Amino acid sequence: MSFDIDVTAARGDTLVGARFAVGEGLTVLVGPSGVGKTSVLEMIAGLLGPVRGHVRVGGRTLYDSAAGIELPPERRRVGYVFQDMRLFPHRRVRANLLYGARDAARLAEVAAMLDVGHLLDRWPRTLSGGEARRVAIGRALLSDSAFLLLDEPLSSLDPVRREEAARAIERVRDTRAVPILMVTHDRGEAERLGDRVIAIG
Ligand SMILES: Nc1ncnc2c1ncn2[C@@H]1O[C@H](COP(=O)(O)OP(=O)(O)OP(=O)(O)O)[C@@H](O)[C@H]1O
Repeated sequence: MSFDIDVTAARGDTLVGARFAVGEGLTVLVGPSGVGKTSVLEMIAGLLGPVRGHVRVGGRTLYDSAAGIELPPERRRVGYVFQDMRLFPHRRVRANLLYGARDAARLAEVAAMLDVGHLLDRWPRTLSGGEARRVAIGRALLSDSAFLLLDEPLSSLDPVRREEAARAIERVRDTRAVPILMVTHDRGEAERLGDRVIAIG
């Protein structure tokens, strides 16, 4: 099982959460705006504390309320690509990619897979949205992540950039290196990229 998830958290007056157990590859989480998709990613990453449930990824228990287990985010080996990307503005692309990297020797391989090799000496402010997304995904891959969480990685990109980013995600998916959980609003994207689609809400 790659993701075995059962989480609930209070957000304001309502409870948000999800329960699913899935196999390898790329799992897409879909649902209406505000239903709690980002909150589910935050609970899996350890950034939002659930009120109960469990989070197991690749057989590792990251959170289990009944067993009293709650690993801090930095021990979860999570590669999280946030909706707003969050590259370091004062570091060039190469240094962004290598930030937290366990295996710098894989830089060339990952850069080629995501088609960012020609951008290594650029500053983040000079990148297009699609290029910055690809760098953010590369950083998550190089940081020795055991799994990837992608929050709307194709949103607000023009069609050409969107296609480039989608292809990059497909290549990561097809290596089967790490399980991926991705949030999207777009049904077409979900069907194209997902090995399966989980609807919440
Ligand atoms: N920090 C917060 N404090 C209180 N309520 C919050 C907070 N963050 C989100 N919420 C609320 O929790 C609910 C779930 O939000 P969340 O961002 O997880 O949904 P989502 O499904 O990812 O939405 P979208 O698709 O619009 O990004 C929403 O009703 C939102 O208003």
